[in-house]
Amino acid sequence: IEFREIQDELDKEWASKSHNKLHGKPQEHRRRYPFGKEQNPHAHVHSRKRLGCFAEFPATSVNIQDIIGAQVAQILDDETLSDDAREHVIAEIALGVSSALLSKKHFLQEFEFPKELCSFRPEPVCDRQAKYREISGICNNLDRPYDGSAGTTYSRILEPDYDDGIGQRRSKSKAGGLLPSARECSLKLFTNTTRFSQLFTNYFVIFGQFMVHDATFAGPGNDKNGKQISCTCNSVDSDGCVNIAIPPNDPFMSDQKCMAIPIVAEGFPNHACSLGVREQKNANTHHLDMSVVYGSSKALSDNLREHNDGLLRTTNVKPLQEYLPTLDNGKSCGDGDPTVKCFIAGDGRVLENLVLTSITTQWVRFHNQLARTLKKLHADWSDDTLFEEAKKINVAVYQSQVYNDYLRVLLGKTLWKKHFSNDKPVRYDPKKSASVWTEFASAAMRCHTFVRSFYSRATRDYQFIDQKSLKEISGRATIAWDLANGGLDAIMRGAVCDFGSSWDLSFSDDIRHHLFESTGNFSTKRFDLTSMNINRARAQGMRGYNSYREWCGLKRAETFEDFDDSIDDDRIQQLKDTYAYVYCQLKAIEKYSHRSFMCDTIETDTMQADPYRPRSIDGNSASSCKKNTPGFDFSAWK
Ligand code: HEM
Repeated sequence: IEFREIQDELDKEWASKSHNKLHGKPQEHRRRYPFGKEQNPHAHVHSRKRLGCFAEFPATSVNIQDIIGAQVAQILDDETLSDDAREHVIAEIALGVSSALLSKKHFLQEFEFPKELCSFRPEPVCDRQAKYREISGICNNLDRPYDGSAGTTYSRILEPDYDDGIGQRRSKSKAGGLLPSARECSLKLFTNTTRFSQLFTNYFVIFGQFMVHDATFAGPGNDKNGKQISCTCNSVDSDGCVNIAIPPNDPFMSDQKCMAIPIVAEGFPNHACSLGVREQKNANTHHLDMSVVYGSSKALSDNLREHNDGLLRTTNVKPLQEYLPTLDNGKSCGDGDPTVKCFIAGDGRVLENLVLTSITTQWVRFHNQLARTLKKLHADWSDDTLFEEAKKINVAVYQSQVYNDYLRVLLGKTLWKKHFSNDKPVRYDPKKSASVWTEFASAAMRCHTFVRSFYSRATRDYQFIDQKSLKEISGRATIAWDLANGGLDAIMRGAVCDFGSSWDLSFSDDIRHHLFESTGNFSTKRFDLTSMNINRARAQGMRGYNSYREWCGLKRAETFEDFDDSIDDDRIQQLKDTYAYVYCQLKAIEKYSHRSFMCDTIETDTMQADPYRPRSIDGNSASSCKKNTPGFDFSAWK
């Protein structure tokens, strides 16, 4: 049977089940967003005090260096602390001091930690003649050596909005009420009515994930002992956890109280150890330099290399079919079967799904093909030269594929042409920061709506073999080692035939209700990726949707109806329902009339319509407080 026929059948079946009501308006009807606009000058940081060790610290005329110096010096002297732990503790102190000095915001921005206190991160000396890039990304930009390097913080489009103005997860709506739990939002706003897109393959989808993993890894934070924070449902935000509460009537998760989630590692905004609000740290280099294949640290990169002929380490399955190297510590990635070893690569998420593993494997294979050919051309080149030259070509081919092929499909031809066409080639601009925007990593680029539930395998001549569920290919390598059925190559052949799931409000149940279920790797049983995305944005101080409307040139919405310039009516209703109580609270406050207030708060039988104006004015006569005087509507507070 032709593979495509099966695919068509499956797609028709899904299409008949789905109804497209929730699909957004076509792109042409949406307003165009200005590209690269300046930061919103009206964005501001709220100034509420954070209670911490420096809360009582007077905000004026203090020699801050003296005060923090003693504490930090002690931390620097403590040889038992790892660099990460030290950075964490100093960041905490910086946050504490920031909170105390919040009213002196200009001071915070100008203040720099004394150099000796930042000695854990020495100023690098860049070799201006260096021919190859550092694996950590340091010195890519010779004028700003740390720019875009691994372990530096994300940048932001808009200033953050934390509950305490410093670093606490945003939990309140602008009307003042508590935001609904991210899981409630997910349950109310999203569906599982999968529609496939005829415009892109599943390979396109997972290549996106590969590219994203190259550019950003917001890894978990460490505690003060330098150990990765681990959270349970008893953990609170001050433990470094940003758990998501699960409503008791949850249709899929009622047997667990929460999703336990550690915060993202925090760091200094500009590596000069300046004070400021909480910023998150990218563990990978921000550049498109294949961190996923080569790693973001010298130690990992060295571990991934053969150290012979410029090659990367591989596991040879059969001639010309190289797999990633495996962990030789006896750990199984096949439900306890010791023969199913775990793969290692430049990024720890490589086994997130086997299509991702396959794509990573492809680029390792290509590196080795390049190195072998270069060796034939230049028999005298050393291992290092062969490695660096092969890496350079590999990364360049990959970058070309991202800009010329991937972005063309992601953005659509029109938008792509506008920004990336040949008459306006994109050129490196050393003045622009290479660091990834937090808005990109924690919101915009989280293309999880594209993710399918089932993944096909195909033979060499593209005959359909079977489909595996996301669960079967996620966090497990078993299918990769099913060599009789083509191993990883069968999965890649399936991925170029499978359609991706379309961009809409539908998410696969496997990621919305069953993520990581049965892996047993986490303290809570299962996760919902869509609510994790909402929660991350809140935890990382991303401002609400309205602020980004303004940044995009749209009017700030005052009512839900104002969203109708960019959101369909049925969606607006859903948003209203989800955030209903906040909305209803606001409405109740607005509805409570001044006249009712007067009747409720003084002993009187009558009151004029507008108490600010005399009763003698036409139309403002007094009437009985017992008639037409609705009391305050408490229903939204129940
Ligand atoms: C099987 C498919 C996928 C799974 C199971 C998956 C799962 C995850 C998980 C668990 C996270 C971490 C969430 C958090 O802690 O906040 C994450 C983050 C993310 N995902 Fe996915 N993902 C998938 C596919 C994709 C695709 C196709 C894209 C984009 C094309 C994407 C983009 C992102 C981005 C940008 C992040 C944030 C990364 C960071 O900054 O660390 N993901 N994903």
